[in-house]
Amino acid sequence: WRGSAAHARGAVRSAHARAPPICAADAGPSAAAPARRGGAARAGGDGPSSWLRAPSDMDDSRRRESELEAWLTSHGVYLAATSSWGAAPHPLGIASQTKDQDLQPSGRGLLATRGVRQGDALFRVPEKVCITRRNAVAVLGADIATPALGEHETLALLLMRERALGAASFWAPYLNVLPSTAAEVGASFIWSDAELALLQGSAALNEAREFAARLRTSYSELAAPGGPIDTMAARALAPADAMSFEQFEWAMAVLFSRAINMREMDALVLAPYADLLNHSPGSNAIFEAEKPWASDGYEIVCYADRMYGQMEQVYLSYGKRSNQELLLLYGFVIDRNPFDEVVLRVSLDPDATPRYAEKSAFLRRGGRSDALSFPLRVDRFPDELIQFTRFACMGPEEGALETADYTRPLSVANEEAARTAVVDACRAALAAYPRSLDEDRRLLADKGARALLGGRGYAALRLCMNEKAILERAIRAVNALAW
Ligand SMILES: C[S@@+](CC[C@H](N)C(=O)[O-])C[C@H]1O[C@@H](n2cnc3c(N)ncnc32)[C@H](O)[C@@H]1O
Repeated sequence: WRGSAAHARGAVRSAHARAPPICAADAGPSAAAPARRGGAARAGGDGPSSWLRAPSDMDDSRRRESELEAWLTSHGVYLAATSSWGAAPHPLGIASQTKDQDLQPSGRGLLATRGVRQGDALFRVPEKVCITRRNAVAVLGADIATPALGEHETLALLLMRERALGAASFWAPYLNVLPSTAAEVGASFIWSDAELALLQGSAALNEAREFAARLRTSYSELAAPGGPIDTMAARALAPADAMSFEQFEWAMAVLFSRAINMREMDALVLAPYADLLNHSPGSNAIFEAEKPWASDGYEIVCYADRMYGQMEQVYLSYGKRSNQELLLLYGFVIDRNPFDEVVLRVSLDPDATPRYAEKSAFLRRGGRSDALSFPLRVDRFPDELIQFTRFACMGPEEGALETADYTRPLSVANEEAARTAVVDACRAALAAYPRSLDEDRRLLADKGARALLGGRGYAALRLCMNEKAILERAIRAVNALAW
């Protein structure tokens, strides 16, 4: 099969099928947690209808932000612009509408309102105002928020109930600045089939579908007879309509796009104010959970990674995430993302691989299957990929599988075949997209077509364009390899 185009089967597939890590949390009761509220879940005043309203103008948005700031201040968060006894002036302010480095709208963000030095504590948010499993246990009861329940699910139940309480919720001022629907977050796991079709060719499509299916399964388990949602309804902790799948989807979209995994607390934390920081892959700002003296709860503290000038936006890195992950969980992609990748899946073809049975057995002995995945990055492709295709292309003349040195060419013929196999795999991956990169570029240059795409279409297009660029770059890199 050497020299043929079918040496390796290429298919982009995500290396990130996992959901974000969910950690076990201390489920003990919290003295600082809001008091458990029994009785009717629906309270008067500012009810859910006003909650579901998206901010219609800057004044409304600003009002919500001021209410959040006042609420945080009343719970000990120092947000004053002037110094006080033992407290430096708060260096940040909320910007209602920001744009990211690609000039795409990125919602609210936090800006430096004065110069910030590297290492400065930017804010401290006490655990008592955060949505955590500890607070869920205090509000819902330990028999609903059991340790066996996933942490995202537990926090989602608390979010759904608190949202139904409207203005009577302890967290009302915080809930009021959250996205009002899952659609507003725009994470690809809530996209329609028509929108997902825009991702054709990318592994992001299946990833989003599988994630959505996992969410449905998770909801079915929560809503099963005798499950937590049933119990909450029986105890009038929340009305049935507050616990619908749509509300669950909203809560999960909020959690996946905003909650932080605090290692020191061993807990997933939805921290008001801290979750206003937007993502930049280059940021090194860090969150730490610290225990102030004489307090049984933690504080989430954010430290500046560098100096910031006045009016500069302060970013956080949500992790080394590919665009596929960013779109799946957060609803956006970034161009020039240094952590973007395409996972190339390459497998031995039983019909075309020389010494197939021997090679397959060799891989099995090493605990591997016939198919291996290799992440192609923006600036590099793994040496292991060409090593694998050298192995895949070995004929009888290249000797024993066990003693070959795959880190260097085995023979001229083998090397040519190995490189061709990598290029073919990349070309096969490129062919899975309905358009070429050049056609995408022409589409983008057409203002009318660009406008028709809408926000999600545009994000999908950019995701696919970035992936195609990675594949094309990998082809060029293989062709340019030295002998
Ligand atoms: C943790 S929140 C950050 C605060 C958020 N902008 C808001 O308005 O509340 C994460 C969400 O912010 C937006 N976001 C964060 N970083 C972004 C970026 N670099 N580009 C575009 N949107 C971004 C996305 O909508 C994401 O789901």
